[in-house]
Amino acid sequence: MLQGGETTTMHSLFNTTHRGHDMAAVALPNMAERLARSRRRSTHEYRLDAGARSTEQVLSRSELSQLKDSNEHLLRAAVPGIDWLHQQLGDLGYCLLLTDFGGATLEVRASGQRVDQFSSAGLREGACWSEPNQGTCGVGTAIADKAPVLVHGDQHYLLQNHSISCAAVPMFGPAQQLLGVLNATACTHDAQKFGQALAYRLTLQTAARIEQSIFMSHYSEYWIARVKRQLDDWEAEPDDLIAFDECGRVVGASWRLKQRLGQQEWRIEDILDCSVEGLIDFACAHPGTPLRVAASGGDGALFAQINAPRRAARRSSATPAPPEVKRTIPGAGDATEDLRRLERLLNAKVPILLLGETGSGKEFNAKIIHARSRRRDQPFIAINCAAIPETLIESELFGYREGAFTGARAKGCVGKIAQADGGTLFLDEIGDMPLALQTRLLRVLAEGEVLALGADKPRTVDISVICATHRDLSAMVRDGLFREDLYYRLNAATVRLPPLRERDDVAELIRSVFAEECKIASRSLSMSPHVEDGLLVYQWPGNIRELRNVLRYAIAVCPSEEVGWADLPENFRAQVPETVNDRRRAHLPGSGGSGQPSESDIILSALKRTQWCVSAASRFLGVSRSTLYRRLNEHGIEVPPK
Ligand SMILES: Nc1ncnc2c1ncn2[C@@H]1O[C@H](COP(=O)(O)OP(=O)(O)OP(=O)(O)O)[C@@H](O)[C@H]1O
Repeated sequence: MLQGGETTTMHSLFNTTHRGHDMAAVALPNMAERLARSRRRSTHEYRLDAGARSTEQVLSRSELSQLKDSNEHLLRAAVPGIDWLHQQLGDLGYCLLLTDFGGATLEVRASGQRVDQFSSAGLREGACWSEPNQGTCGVGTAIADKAPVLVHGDQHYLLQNHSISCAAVPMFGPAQQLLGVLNATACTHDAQKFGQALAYRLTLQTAARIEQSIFMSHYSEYWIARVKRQLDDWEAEPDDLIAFDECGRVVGASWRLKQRLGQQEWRIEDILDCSVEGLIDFACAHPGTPLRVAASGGDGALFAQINAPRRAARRSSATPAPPEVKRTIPGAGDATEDLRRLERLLNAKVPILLLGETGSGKEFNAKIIHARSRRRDQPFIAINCAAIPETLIESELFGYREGAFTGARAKGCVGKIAQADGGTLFLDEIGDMPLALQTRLLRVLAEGEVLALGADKPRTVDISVICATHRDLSAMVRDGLFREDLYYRLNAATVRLPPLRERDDVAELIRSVFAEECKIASRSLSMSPHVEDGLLVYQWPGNIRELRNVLRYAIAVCPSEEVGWADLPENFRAQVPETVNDRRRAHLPGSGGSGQPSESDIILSALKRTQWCVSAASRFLGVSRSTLYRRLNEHGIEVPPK
């Protein structure tokens, strides 16, 4: 968040002159000074003899293969880049090197006839180009300085390297950690000034794209804003990247921007002058189109391309899980806003996970989200994994061909997944899905294809998925009962539905469910205040389902125009003593009642029943919050902090 007195303006956050290096400039600032420092390190720290041949350090095949495994993410992102760079520079006599953060060479690209020449100069897989090993050199000095470097001919420390010329660019990960170095090397007689300038610029651009690709895949489950100043060089300039969640919390930024943002917490609206809803709405309506935005607090125009979270992101165990996005639908007012967000997420095919106790409205909300989404005219198919015997879930979900198993229907059966094609699949009680089926479901979500039992060809399906459970899925993952990869795929947007007793709109809900049930029963009834109070104070272990049942019962048995205490189900009345309500009327406010029990007893009882929520207790007691606070003071009752 932007603090008062903060000197960094939003404008300067995206000012290209603040970049770590200028993409257009070839002359590197302080290069001579940096090379001199590197020479001193080579002599005094590493005690290298410039004239002696370095004892060549090359990794064995198995060491190299291990190193490649541990640099899997870097290699996956960098190989297309190094191939592209080789196409541009290979004919100019350049050899390309990708090293890890310690200078060990992971990949080499060199054109046919020069391979031997480069190899005998030490430019080959497994060779180590660290400064302690080679003295001043492209890769080693770029690692030591954590900055791009140009080292030409005799600027190299070792005599044996005087025949080469290097442009080396270090690359950094989302946590600003050094990942490795991209390096272009030519033999000096090839490396004309023109060639060297071009090689440097292209290496810089390719390294920036590799960093970008690593960032995008690291934060693939978040919204990502790719921000730049000018549209026309969209391809050439590295974008500033900002990853944010659907609540607008910034969870990551590309390393150059991160250096400018510092360690404080940011929201996307603090950086770009646009609400998170505005950005997400635009991205859903115009995928891939850059949006013109201003920098918050600055006057510069920017372009932001917003990438939606990837629905098919597979999480490898090496990538740390991003923190879960957890939202609560607290009450009717906020719920509208939350549902709008969820509807947008469903449109973007981001799976939604609804958590909540039984009867708290998981299916009810899933239907609302679907009904508000672009898929509203397509099917909403629900399946309750806890309600179907384990042996039948598979055929229910995936369907089967005729004769797939004994007892199968003659014509086969279209499964729920295929029925939901084009619409929404609601998987209730996902925590009860057997492990083997979790694997099959994961494949459907990853590949968008479903294979019916006994079928030989899969069918392509386009489904949005909403799951629900009352179980603690992360604990189930820990205990090996739920697949970790499925869990991460399903929990991109997790929403917790609070139990009725914790909601701050209980009174409104009672009224609206009462009105609905009256309509269903074709009766026009009112509710006595006595009943309303009782409903308000009850703890509702069965949540809204229980509330609906209690009201349905009362409406059905009510002999008059007003639902009274006697109309409520007996077991409900047994748990909410009528006297609580009578006492309330006798004592507060300022009623001059019988004096037993005391006013403080009544207040304490109301607070306990409302779990020490002053607003709810004041509603229960029928007094304003300020009156209740005054009385609390008078009686010396302290409300414990939440
Ligand atoms: N916001 C709401 N307004 C009115 N009625 C609601 C609301 N939320 C839930 N209900 C009602 O409560 C009952 C239970 O809701 P629902 O079936 O969605 O709960 P659930 O959390 O899916 O329960 P379970 O986990 O047992 O399947 C339904 O009758 C539903 O109509």
